[in-house]
Amino acid sequence: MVKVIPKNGLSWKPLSLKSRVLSQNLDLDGLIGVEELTDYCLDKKNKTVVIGAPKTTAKVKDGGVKKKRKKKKPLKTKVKSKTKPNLQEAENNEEEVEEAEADKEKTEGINVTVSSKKKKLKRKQNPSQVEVSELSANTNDPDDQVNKTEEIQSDEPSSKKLKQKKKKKQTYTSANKELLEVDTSNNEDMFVQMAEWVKFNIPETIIRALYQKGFKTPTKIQSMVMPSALLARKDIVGAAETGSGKTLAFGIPILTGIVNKLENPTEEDENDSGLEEEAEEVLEELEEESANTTEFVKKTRNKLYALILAPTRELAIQVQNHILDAGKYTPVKVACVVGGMSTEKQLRILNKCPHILVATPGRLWEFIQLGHFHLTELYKINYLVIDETDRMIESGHFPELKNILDRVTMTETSQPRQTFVFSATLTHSLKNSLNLKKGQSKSKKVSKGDPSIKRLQDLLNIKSPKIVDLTEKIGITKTLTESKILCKHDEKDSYLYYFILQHPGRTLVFCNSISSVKRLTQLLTMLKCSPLPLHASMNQRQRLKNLDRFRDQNNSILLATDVAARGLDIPGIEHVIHYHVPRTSEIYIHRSGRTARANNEGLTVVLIESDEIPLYIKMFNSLEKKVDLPDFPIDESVNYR
Ligand SMILES: Nc1ncnc2c1ncn2[C@@H]1O[C@H](COP(=O)(O)OP(=O)(O)OP(=O)(O)O)[C@@H](O)[C@H]1O
Repeated sequence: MVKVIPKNGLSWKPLSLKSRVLSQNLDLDGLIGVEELTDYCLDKKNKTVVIGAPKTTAKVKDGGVKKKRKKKKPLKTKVKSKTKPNLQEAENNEEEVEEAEADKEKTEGINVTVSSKKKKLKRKQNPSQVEVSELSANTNDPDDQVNKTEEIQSDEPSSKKLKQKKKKKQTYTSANKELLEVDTSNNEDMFVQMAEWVKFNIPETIIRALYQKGFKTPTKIQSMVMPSALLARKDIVGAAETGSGKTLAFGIPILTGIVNKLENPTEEDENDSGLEEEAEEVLEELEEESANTTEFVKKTRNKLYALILAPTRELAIQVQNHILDAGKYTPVKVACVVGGMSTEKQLRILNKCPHILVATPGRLWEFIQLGHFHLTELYKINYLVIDETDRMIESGHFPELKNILDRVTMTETSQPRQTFVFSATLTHSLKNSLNLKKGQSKSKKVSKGDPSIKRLQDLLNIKSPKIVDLTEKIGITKTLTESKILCKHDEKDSYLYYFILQHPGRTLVFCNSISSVKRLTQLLTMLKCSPLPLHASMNQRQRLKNLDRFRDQNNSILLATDVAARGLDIPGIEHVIHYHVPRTSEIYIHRSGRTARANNEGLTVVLIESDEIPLYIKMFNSLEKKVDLPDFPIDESVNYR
């Protein structure tokens, strides 16, 4: 019920009706006449009508009261960067060092022109509310893969969009309700089956998504991290073998924290983000008054709660998708910005103000330098994740990372920030400095003496993190079978061909250089093996396309440089072949870890020519192996040469 609050007295004016608008069946006893109220505006927040506000008129039409909309003036805004960030540098930083030979990728200019305020306004009217249906959308467009949260643009009038927005909001709520209703019968069953998660006070919306994925129990790293991260809110330095579920070990605490904050916002949270009702009001005001769009954006934005940094584009996209899956029944908005994709499209994603942003450092730094409004207060984020941290903090690799972290840590936040530092090989060096013995249960404070630890602490401004180190065999999972083939330089191709013929399945072949990937692609194509290349000099669309094809076919071969070595989670990779001996033990661990994930079996074979033996011995010693890798059995009766 709307209440009318007069300001300067009510301005009712008699209204002459040209046609019959009132039903004859109505009891009109006591009706004297019809008057028009001309001087008011809606105050939705307090469910009142404020009298005295200009620019709205009411008229009786078909028995209803309708507001007159002012015709919108077309608006033009051009947003140009003052400083042009070095895109080339940004792109290169996402790739592995050994890919320096990569052809320089052609990149788009970063002088982003936002065509008009009107366009921007439309985008704002169609906010990035994550819809259940959108999340399950499957697309082959790489840009769309990154932008799972982006909604389809349309030219519909803004008022219609506003209604749609309201409708969507209802859809989201009712979708949740429906889901709860549908599942109520087995709710109890779900909670019983998910008891291992429920004990951490994870919201039901997240529990439900995990339940649907079949993740009935947390993995070891997840159950070790949850109490410290969720209950004690400690910074986490986490290390566990490849494929052990580290993404959700930080993803779930972050989702949980944001869901709780959205449900019970502090005053500060409210100041940092515009409320939905306010957004609608401002939108109406804008339509009426063509007010400044930037103001609208400011008032409707969500707070950026979490920043997740990953070293490669493919990994960042994957992390985004994992978190989207786990958070699909929550209102948390997740987005990803990476190099090699359309800058304009990613700018639109950022404009929608996700709560969680996953990014590669190069592209993120580019947007920070552009002064994007969603990134101006990075020091206010509540969660920071550095995935594959050891890779990210290697000197000279990520100057942007340092710049970004400077922004994040530039001032003490009033809301404490929680930092997550994860890798399969992180504690390889940490372990030495902490003098942890193999398999020892780990829960130690970071040693302040070690220079690499000091560097990490300084960079991230973390004081006494909880270290969860589960790497018993230095990151190599027990379900992985390791082996080697000692051969001559010119025998490598034959052995590779032999393996592919004799052991069909999903095989990932790693090379140390792009030129080798290119040469082997040609060779195996000639031999009708249909290999799929993946390296830094390919354009990003093709990279993602090849990854999809590799994923979709049961019998497929991916020929890759180490750009695919870390983090990629492609189910069903049966074999990993090291065509070249990896340059470090860490790279060996990460490459091998693309198979034998989540307790599945997997096989890895290292092809070693005589020149590589010293490198192999170094790697072997560094892995603290006591027994040499077994020889991979070759059936000499097969003609593969
Ligand atoms: N609780 C769980 N139960 C079952 N499977 C899970 C669970 N948590 C994660 N997974 C699955 O395990 C796989 C590996 O997870 P993830 O990619 O997070 O591993 P990771 O430890 O980050 O590996 P890497 O070190 O190679 O990056 C994924 O397919 C993920 O969906």
